[in-house]
Amino acid sequence: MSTPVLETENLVKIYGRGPSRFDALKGLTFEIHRGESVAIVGKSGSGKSTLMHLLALLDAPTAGVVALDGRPVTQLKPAAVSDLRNEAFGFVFQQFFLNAQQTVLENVTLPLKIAGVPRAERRRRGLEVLRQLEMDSKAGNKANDLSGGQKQRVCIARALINDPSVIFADEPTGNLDSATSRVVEDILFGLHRERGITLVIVTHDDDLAARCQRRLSMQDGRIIGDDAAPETAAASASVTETATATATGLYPGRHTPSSPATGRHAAVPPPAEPEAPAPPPLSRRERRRLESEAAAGRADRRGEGGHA
Ligand SMILES: Nc1ncnc2c1ncn2[C@@H]1O[C@H](COP(=O)(O)OP(=O)(O)OP(=O)(O)O)[C@@H](O)[C@H]1O
Repeated sequence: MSTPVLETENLVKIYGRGPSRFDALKGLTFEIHRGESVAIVGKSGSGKSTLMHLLALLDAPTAGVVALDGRPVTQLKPAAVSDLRNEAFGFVFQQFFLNAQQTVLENVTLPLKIAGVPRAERRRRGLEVLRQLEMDSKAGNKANDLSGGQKQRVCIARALINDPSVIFADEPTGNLDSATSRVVEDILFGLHRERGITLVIVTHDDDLAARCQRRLSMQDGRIIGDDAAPETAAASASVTETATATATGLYPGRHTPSSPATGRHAAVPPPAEPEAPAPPPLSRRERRRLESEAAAGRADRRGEGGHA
């Protein structure tokens, strides 16, 4: 089994303070290995999107650590976090977040434009990735002219343009009919299989979750189940054996007891109040804006808050 691409240690997210305090994540310790496909499932409000936002470095935890490739990132400056995110991650969201007035090629290559890649190179790479998704014939069309399935293929192309090691997908088929959903899923799992891209998928769709090698089930801000698909159970057992050693090695003296059920994660009581001032919570509207900017490769929680 490969090394973890993402690790968390006692991850806590608290929204609000005093009487309006809400403990959205209650001390999560687990890792995601390079090349895994992981579904995050659970009822509405269980904390799935909050967890994805913290893993994807879109928001900062109230307490605890997120590490990317063994490197804790929670203390980095916002600009460094933003660069890491844009280099390592691609995003696919239910709402697409395409610029309706721009062409497909312009949408797909926006992350490269932001990164300062010259126009000819952007065009070459954009057409190449669109070809892989059989969307190159639509390169000059406005994004608005496309069907839902085509839009999501363009979003996947945009997510791939920086050759990410992880794709985060939040309800990627939520706006699609079932036949189109299967096509989009096939593309995502094909990328996972053939290129070893790690998939982290937040979903309410049991069929989609069942295609992932591993399912993290959430309830009330905790992981209550961490299940491998039957054919990957043997591989998963070896992950369990290495989990404690990995976490202990990364954060000496800070490791919390593992869950007896899986050995991978522990639910510990969150702090009475955060020791350092917590970043201001993102409103739903801010969250959407951030997701849209992340999808376009330019998310940065500007100003105060975020990753300090
Ligand atoms: N900015 C915020 N301020 C206060 N509470 C918040 C904020 N964002 C999320 N929450 C709360 O945190 C909890 C977890 O929200 P989250 O969006 O992570 O859940 P979810 O499992 O993804 O739900 P859904 O499936 O409906 O998208 C919910 O009770 C939600 O109301």
